[in-house]
Amino acid sequence: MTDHLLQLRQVTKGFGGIKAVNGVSLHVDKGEIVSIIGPNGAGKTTLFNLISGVLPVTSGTIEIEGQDLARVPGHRYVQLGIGRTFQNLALFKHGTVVDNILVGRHWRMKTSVVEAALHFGRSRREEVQHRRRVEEIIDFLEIEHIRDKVVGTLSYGQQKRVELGRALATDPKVLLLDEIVAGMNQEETEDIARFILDIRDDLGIAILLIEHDMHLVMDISDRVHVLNFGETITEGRPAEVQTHPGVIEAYLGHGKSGAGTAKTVTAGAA
Ligand SMILES: Nc1ncnc2c1ncn2[C@@H]1O[C@H](COP(=O)(O)OP(=O)(O)OP(=O)(O)O)[C@@H](O)[C@H]1O
Repeated sequence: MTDHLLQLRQVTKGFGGIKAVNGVSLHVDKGEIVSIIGPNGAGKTTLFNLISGVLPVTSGTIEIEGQDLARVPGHRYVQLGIGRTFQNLALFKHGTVVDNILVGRHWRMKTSVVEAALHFGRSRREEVQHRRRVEEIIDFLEIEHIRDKVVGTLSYGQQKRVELGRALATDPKVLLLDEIVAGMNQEETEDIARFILDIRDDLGIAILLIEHDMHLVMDISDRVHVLNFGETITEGRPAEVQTHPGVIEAYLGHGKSGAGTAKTVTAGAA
């Protein structure tokens, strides 16, 4: 048992001989924004895939509100309150914004097709509630003006916002954001940063995010968890983490692009 909203203990994931994630323990509490950072190949995406039920753990435990996920099928994690966005957009490009966000509601729906046929009234009521929730999310994310647009015609930043809407539509307790601002310009990034803070503060949803944008990480995180080669280097408040010698070393050790990121880590500390 644990008091944490999300708790990982000694989680390991092996692919053949490689341990993509190796003995990682971390937690997220209600009201927190926690970031996972680390150089390319550090194991961040694999960790997200374990927490969201895309992949089974090799060893270790993951609990949400004290419930061990080991016996829960991966596709049911969303019903327990684990929502996520993906690194590469996974939207239905031919559907409208409303359609795409509604999909998030259906992932969570309890009424099966047979039940829907037997209890038509109930499923109609559910459908009305789902549509109302979708409208609230559209309002929250300030995308009323594009609600009926086909997603494939939208800008990348707008599509990312729709994906965020779809994840919110699953009513998560903890929301996993996988490089949500990658490819965004500064204005779009600032908008998303504001929404992430509002999601925590106004909607009471905890956030776990993978991010390469160090300014964003240092600005909005309550805590930062640093991985390298599948293992935890350190964990703490942004100001503690960005001056940690192991963190700077990890980024510098990863060649040109890593060195660039390390400069950003240090720049953020200034
Ligand atoms: N399905 C898989 N089969 C085999 N190896 C894998 C698989 N998925 C990931 N790996 C390996 O596990 C390690 C961690 O990869 P992962 O994608 O989790 O890192 P990451 O931190 O998300 O990297 P990036 O920042 O580039 O997205 C890498 O060595 C990768 O090659």
